[in-house]
Amino acid sequence: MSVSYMTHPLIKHKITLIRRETTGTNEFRKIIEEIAMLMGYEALADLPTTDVEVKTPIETTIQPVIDGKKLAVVPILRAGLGMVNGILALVPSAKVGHIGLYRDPETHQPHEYYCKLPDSIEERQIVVVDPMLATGDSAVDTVTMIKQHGGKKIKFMSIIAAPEGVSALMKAHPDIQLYVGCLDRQLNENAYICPGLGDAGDRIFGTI
Ligand SMILES: O=P(O)(O)OC[C@H]1O[C@H](OP(=O)(O)OP(=O)(O)O)[C@H](O)[C@@H]1O
Ligand SMILES: O=c1cc[nH]c(=O)[nH]1
Ligand SMILES: [Mg+2]
Repeated sequence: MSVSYMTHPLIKHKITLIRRETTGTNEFRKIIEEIAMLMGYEALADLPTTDVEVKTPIETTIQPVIDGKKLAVVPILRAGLGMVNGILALVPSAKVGHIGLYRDPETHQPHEYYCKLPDSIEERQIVVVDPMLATGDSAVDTVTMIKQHGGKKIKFMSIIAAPEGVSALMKAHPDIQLYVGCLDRQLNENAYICPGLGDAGDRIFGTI
């Protein structure tokens, strides 16, 4: 598996803004979307293209367009939903699948409650989005579910990751490409990322 860590100063700056405990829901949601778009730009740099004929007002020319079936963006509910529009701003024709998982507050284990993926998933470039990669259990289970449905070309985008989560995902799914906004120090005893930003889902949706 390849792991890419974001180096762009705009991404770094925006991640710092969402870490602040004083950043409110409205701003938090908006910045998550902006970061997703900037990370999406980096993560989709290797999309295949094919040449087509285009008639300009001047002459006919052969130029590239994105090749293959439409991209599938797959957010892990809930927090991943906050990143979807950032990717759709880049690729408006993308299909959107959903995987519903939540971490049990006691055991920290993920529990699946929903899975709906676009058709012909085996042919699509899939981009899984979830702002937080903590223990990695949710990410590992999500990628396993997508593979069970036939998904093959999988990229995973996470805004903040713990080293434990990166290792777990690399070990379980060495064939995927992982994109991380910032690699944080460690997990605490409640499996929250330190320094992190708290609970991403609650901060996006204004719940506690
Ligand atoms: O790497 P892990 O240890 O599995 O933790 C990461 C998961 O935890 C969060 O979701 P959460 O369970 O809080 O659900 P929510 O998005 O509905 O708030 C986050 O959005 C990830 O999906
Ligand atoms: O730090 C963390 C860990 C898991 N989920 C979150 O939203 N934040
Ligand atoms: Mg949450």
